[in-house]
Amino acid sequence: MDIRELEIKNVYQIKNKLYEDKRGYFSEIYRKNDYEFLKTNFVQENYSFSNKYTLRGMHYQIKKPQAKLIRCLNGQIIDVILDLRKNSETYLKALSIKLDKNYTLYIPKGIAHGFLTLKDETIVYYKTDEYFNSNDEDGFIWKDPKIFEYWNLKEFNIKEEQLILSHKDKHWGYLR
Ligand SMILES: Cc1cn([C@H]2C[C@H](O)[C@@H](COP(=O)(O)OP(=O)(O)O[C@H]3O[C@@H](C)C(=O)[C@@H](O)[C@H]3O)O2)c(=O)[nH]c1=O
Repeated sequence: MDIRELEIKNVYQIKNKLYEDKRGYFSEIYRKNDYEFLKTNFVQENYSFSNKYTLRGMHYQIKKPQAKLIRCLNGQIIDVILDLRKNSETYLKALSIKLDKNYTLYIPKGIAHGFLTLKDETIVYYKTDEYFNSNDEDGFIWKDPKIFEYWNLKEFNIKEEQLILSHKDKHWGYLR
C-alpha cells in the first residue's frame, strides 16, 4: 500500500488501488491485515450522501473520541481536520486534503473533522473505532479562524451563501 503520513501526527493518506476495465473499476475498501499498523479496532461504518457544496462539520466526540477511516466513494470532497490532542506535537495544526475515489484518509482519535462536497451525489463512507453518541458529540463552527482558510472557498469559486449546512452545523460556536 502507498501510505503517507501528513503534516498532522498519525494522520495518513492511503492511495487506493483501482482495477479499471471496460466495465468500470473494482477496488478493495478494507483488508484487516493492511490496516494493522493503525492499531485501530473499527466498530461502526457510515455513509453519507450529499449534494454539491454541502459542508458537514466540524465534529468530534469528547469522552470517547473516534478514529476514522474515510473514503469518498463518489464525487469529491475537501476534508478539513484540526488536531485537538493537547499532548500532540501538532496540537492545533489544521490541514485540508482533497479526497475522491483515489485516496483514503485515516485520522486518529482526538481530531476534529469536517468536509465540503465539490460535486453532486457525493458519497462519503467511513469507519469509526467508537460508536456514535449524540450526547458525547461536540463541534465548532466551520468559519473558525483556525480552519477557515482550509476550505479553499476562493480557489473553488464557492460563495458562503451557496453552502448547505445542517441546523446544528450552522450554530456551533467558535473553538474555545
Ligand atoms: C454521525 C451519526 C449520525 N447519526 C444520526 C444523527 C442525526 O439524526 C443524523 C444526521 O447526523 P449528523 O447531522 O450529525 O450527520 P453528519 O453531519 O454527517 O455527521 C458526521 O459529520 C462528519 C463530518 C463526521 O466527522 C462524522 O463523524 C459525523 O459527525 O444521523 C447516527 O445515527 N449515527 C451516526 O454515527
